[in-house]
Amino acid sequence: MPPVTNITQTHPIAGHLDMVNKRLNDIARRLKINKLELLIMLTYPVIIILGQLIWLVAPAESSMNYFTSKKNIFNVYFVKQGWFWTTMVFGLFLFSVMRDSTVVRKQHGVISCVKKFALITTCWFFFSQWFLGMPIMDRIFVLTGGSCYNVSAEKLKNSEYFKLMDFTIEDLAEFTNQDNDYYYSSSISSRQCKSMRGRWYGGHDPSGHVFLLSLSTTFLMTQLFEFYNSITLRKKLRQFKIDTENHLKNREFVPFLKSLFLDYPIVLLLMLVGLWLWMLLNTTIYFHSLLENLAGLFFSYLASLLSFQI
Ligand SMILES: CCCCC/C=C\C/C=C\C/C=C\C/C=C\CCCC(=O)SCCNC(=O)CCNC(=O)[C@H](O)C(C)(C)COP(=O)(O)O
Ligand SMILES: Nc1ncnc2c1ncn2[C@@H]1O[C@H](COP(=O)(O)O)[C@@H](OP(=O)(O)O)[C@H]1O
Repeated sequence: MPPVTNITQTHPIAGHLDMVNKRLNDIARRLKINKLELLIMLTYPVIIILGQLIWLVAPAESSMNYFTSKKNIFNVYFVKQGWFWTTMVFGLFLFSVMRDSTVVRKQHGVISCVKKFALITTCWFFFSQWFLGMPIMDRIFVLTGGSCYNVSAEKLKNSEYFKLMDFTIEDLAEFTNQDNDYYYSSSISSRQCKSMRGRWYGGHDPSGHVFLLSLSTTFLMTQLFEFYNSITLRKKLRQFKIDTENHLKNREFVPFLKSLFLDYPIVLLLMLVGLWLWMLLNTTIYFHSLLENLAGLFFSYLASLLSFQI
């Protein structure tokens, strides 16, 4: 009898995927999180590496692109007010979940997701706004040798925290004028420094943008999949498309907006996540060093991991 060939033998790629899958399960188990949470968290290092590659291979981009400007409208009106937008979209999403009769295990899910939001809001506040004075990110900057330099005498407030600069820092020399006195301080926050037109210079400055964008995205995506799976999500998006076509055909703009904000805020949530990821890519291409971006990500991971324990 001829030897029987094993036609069910798996393809070598399937074997590799199986190994990757086992490895991911392993890491997720050790971190006490689920695989979806792990996969979402792994997207950020990929974006940061992509940003570094773009920066390396296309340096000209950085002088021509609209997104290189700190004053671009997405930065000024969205990222700089990023926690406000995340709160709004999350609030609308939660409200729609509470009204959605197709969602199961609602009460438990809603309570735990409000607790998670309260926790990550506290983390955001301590890291980037205020932590018994200076926020954590500014404390790291000052502890690693950074200060606020080049504050001119006429802009100076709280002069007891400042010392006269009787030296010049080569990199900052262009900003100083030989005829005036300039001051420096390591006791004020980056926001106060900016308000006095000082230069935040010399320390390790973890990226607040990377922190906020990755923490918000992780929270919004994990909460989305807390209440919907890929099938129910696709069904909802298909229904949104049908409803929108009907509204627009009949020129019903107000009912369209009402349905977008009250019935389908998942669309707003996905749009905000898209914008956050795009802005994150831009931060990693044009702003900060790789290490400072990774430090922002590290603190956002800590906050997310804490929230996953609730
Ligand atoms: C619509 C109703 C919402 C209902 C929400 C439902 C449940 C709430 C559950 C719990 C509530 C717990 C706490 C929530 C309380 C308040 C939420 C916060 C409200 C705000 O967001 S107001 C503040 C808005 N400010 C910002 O968004 C500033 C964001 N910017 C920054 O953090 C920084 O600029 C930076 C880190 C991006 C960059 O730093 P710099 O480079 O500028 O130094
Ligand atoms: N994606 C982006 N688009 C525009 N500006 C960005 C940006 N990411 C970071 N920046 C700017 O780079 C600086 C450092 O950001 P961060 O420390 O939060 O990562 C900030 O400048 P300003 O503080 O002068 O606004 C911030 O506005």
